[in-house]
Formats: sequence, structure tokens, C-alpha cells
Amino acid sequence: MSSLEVVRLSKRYGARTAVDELSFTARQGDIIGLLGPNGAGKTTTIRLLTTILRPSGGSFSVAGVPGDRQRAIRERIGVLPESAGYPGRQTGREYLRYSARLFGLRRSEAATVSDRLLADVGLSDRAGSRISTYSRGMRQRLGIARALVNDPEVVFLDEPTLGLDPAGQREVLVTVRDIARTRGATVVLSTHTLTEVEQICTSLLILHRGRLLAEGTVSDVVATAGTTGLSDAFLSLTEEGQPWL
Ligand SMILES: Nc1ncnc2c1ncn2[C@@H]1O[C@H](COP(=O)(O)OP(=O)(O)OP(=O)(O)O)[C@@H](O)[C@H]1O
Repeated sequence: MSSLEVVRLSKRYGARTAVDELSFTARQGDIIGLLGPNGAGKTTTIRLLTTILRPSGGSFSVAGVPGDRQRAIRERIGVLPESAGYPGRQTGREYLRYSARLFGLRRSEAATVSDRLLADVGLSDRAGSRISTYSRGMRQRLGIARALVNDPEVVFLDEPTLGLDPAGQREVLVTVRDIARTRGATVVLSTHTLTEVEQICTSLLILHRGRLLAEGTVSDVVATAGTTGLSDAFLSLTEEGQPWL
């Protein structure tokens, strides 16, 4: 069974089409990279699939649940939003325990799950520090841990490495790869960093102005574009037809 089944999904804002008849599927353990220039529709796609926004057209299912069953989908997914806010006065441990309790875990379960996740994202030694003292990379890793408290089948990460230095990016990427490998979860990851995609994604979707321009493995996309590398492929696919070029 597919973890994600997306069929001609569209979102319009007035006359502007943010996502235009997008179709793709993903299986358990896939790490799907959502790529595209600013305004391509990446965040809108994630918001549609996480039931924050309602589609203007098309349909989808997440973990086998049809897109109109908002609550059932939310129970099965984890999300790191584009700009997540954190309660700076809480410690990482308090924040995760609280988040786990919101999903209905008993106090002792919430404590166990939180400690395990803090270890998984490499934050055990800072679990008792206030979040306000965390670096950006540590916050992103805490956000990823937060997205896993309900043991989701599909995890959506909107630009998880944004603003991180190379070491921070690497730590987040390793964490994301481990999520897919050890939990068998499907990960959808939006990013502007092509090396990130080449390192961990099992397949890519290249969006431009809401449309899917290419999909498949890195080599499929490079072959579609007829270039030698991913960054040339990305530029050649997405620059075409831009009025200022
Ligand atoms: N609430 C909204 N109202 C009107 N237009 C919107 C709204 N949200 C997004 N859009 C438009 O939809 C299009 C896609 O935006 P989206 O944020 O999904 O792109 P993105 O690929 O995530 O971009 P970025 O890389 O800059 O984060 C853009 O043209 C944007 O201006």
C-alpha cells in the first residue's frame, strides 16, 4: 500500500494557482525531496497533505486515509512546519513530554517516549536546558523529535536545514535518514539545498509555479533535463520561461 497517494491535487488563491494538478505516490521508507524555487508551491503542498489547507481540486490519501478525514490523518503524521515556534522557557524534555501528552500518552509513556526521542536526535545531554538556550540546529532537531512523538507513518519536514551551518545540516540529515530507516516512516522534505537531496532522498519532485516538472531518482531527473548534474538539471528545468531571463 502507498503511504502517500496524490491525484491531481490543486490549490488556488483567487486567480493564482499555488499547486496545479500535482500527482505522485510514495511508499513506506521513501524519503521524498520536494524541490523548487521560491513560490513553487512546496509549503502549500505540505499544508494540503497535512490537512492545514483544503484543496481546490483533486484528492489524496496519507497512510491509506482519504484526505477529507482530517483527524485520522493528523493522528498518523508528524510535521515540522516552515517556521516552528518553541516555548523558550520550557526545557526540551518538558516540551516533548507535553507534546506527547497532547497525543494522549500516559505520563509514564510520555516520559519514556520523550527520553528516547531526545536520544535519537542527539539532545539527551541538553534535555534539561531551557529551549531559549538552544542553537538553531538544536531547535530543529527538537522540532523533528516533536514531529515523532505520535510514532507517525508519514513525516513532513518543511526546510528542516534552513539556516543551519554545515555541521548542523549534517546532523539533521542523519537524523532524517535514521527516521526513515529505523522506523520505516515515509519522509517528505522540502528544501533548497540540492546536496541534501542527493545525500538522503530516495526520489525527488521538482515543482515550478505549482506544476510538477520532473520526478524520480536523482539520475531520472538529470536524465529528464539532459544535463550532467542535479544542480544544472534544476536550473535548466526551472529557469525556462521565467520572464526576467
Ligand atoms: N495564503 C496565501 N494567499 C495567497 N497566495 C498564497 C498564499 N500562500 C501561498 N501563496 C502563493 O502560492 C504560491 C506558492 O507558495 P508556497 O509558499 O507554497 O511556495 P514555496 O515553494 O514553499 O516557496 P518558498 O521556497 O519561498 O518557501 C506563491 O505564489 C505564493 O505567493
